[in-house]
Amino acid sequence: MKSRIPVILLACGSFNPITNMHMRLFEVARDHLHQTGRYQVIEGIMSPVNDNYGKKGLVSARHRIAMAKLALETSDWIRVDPWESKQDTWTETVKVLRGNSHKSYRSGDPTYRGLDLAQLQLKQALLARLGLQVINPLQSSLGVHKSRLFLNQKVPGLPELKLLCGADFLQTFKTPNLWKEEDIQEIVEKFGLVCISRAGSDPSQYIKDSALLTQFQHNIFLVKEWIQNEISATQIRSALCRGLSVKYLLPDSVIAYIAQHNIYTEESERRNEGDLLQPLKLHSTGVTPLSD
Ligand SMILES: Nc1ncnc2c1ncn2[C@@H]1O[C@H](COP(=O)(O)OP(=O)(O)OP(=O)(O)O)[C@@H](O)[C@H]1O
Ligand SMILES: NC(=O)c1ccc[n+]([C@@H]2O[C@H](COP(=O)(O)O)[C@@H](O)[C@H]2O)c1
Ligand SMILES: [Zn+2]
Repeated sequence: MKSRIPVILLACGSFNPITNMHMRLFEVARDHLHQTGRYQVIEGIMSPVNDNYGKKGLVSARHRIAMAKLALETSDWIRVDPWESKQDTWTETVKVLRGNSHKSYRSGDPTYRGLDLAQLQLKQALLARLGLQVINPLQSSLGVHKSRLFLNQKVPGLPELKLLCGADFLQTFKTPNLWKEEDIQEIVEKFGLVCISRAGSDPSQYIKDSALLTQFQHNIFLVKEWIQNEISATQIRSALCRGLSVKYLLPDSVIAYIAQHNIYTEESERRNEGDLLQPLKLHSTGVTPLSD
């Protein structure tokens, strides 16, 4: 039997707050990749955006991370990575991907959870063949010293890192000055994209409309979620501000955290009001902010 390619899924976003649907994205994507018969998803990573992103109503990453950690306590394969939120400023998504691909080879990283010793030894042999110095080879994960091996360099047997998103995220690729063309190319060419359907977005049409996305569509997985779920974090925040129930849309632990710290208020909703998103500030002059 042909062995499957290990995959790590990375989702970037505000997660303001994390919703049940954010976690569903990972489950739906994993099922889809497994059903292809070619992939084995070994880990999911959620990377909440930096506070300097500039999005209206964005509360502190400290709270967004705490809520995501509480929500993911029930998952045995998805974790939160605070790296992006801890940088001094907002970071381009492609750099978050590069950062995670590099980190995955540091000693102690749980990237290889779920792989048995024989598979680990195979990885070790592959890394050695690439001239990389392997430390503590018999530990449960591989440690690589002074190496610069990135998961965007597809090496047979090594995990591939893919960006996971909803269809509205893919649609933002065509917003003028929001994304650099070379970043989009690197994401779809070197990493790959798993995109889950969302009402109001037609991702196959965006792909057809874009020469770049069409060129790399073999690396873009469009996944249809048949059990449609239109939870949106913005709607959750407005419900909370109006004192309405959000039970069964978010885990109870997250609802309790929001109440305890009084996170979403009319005042928090006014944060960054009228500001340009940081990527628009960096890449443009005089462009109106996204309404999302
Ligand atoms: N209901 C949904 N269906 C499909 N994808 C979703 C859904 N909700 C969120 N996503 C995806 O999750 C990622 C993170 O999204 P984000 O944090 O912006 O949540 P959101 O619910 O869209 O929040 P907001 O309403 O504040 O924009 C994005 O890739 C987004 O497309
Ligand atoms: N040029 C870029 O790399 C770029 C541009 C816009 C948004 N993003 C990212 O996409 C995500 C969008 O999140 P929201 O859907 O919550 O706005 C964030 O993680 C943000 O950092 C990246
Ligand atoms: Zn959104």
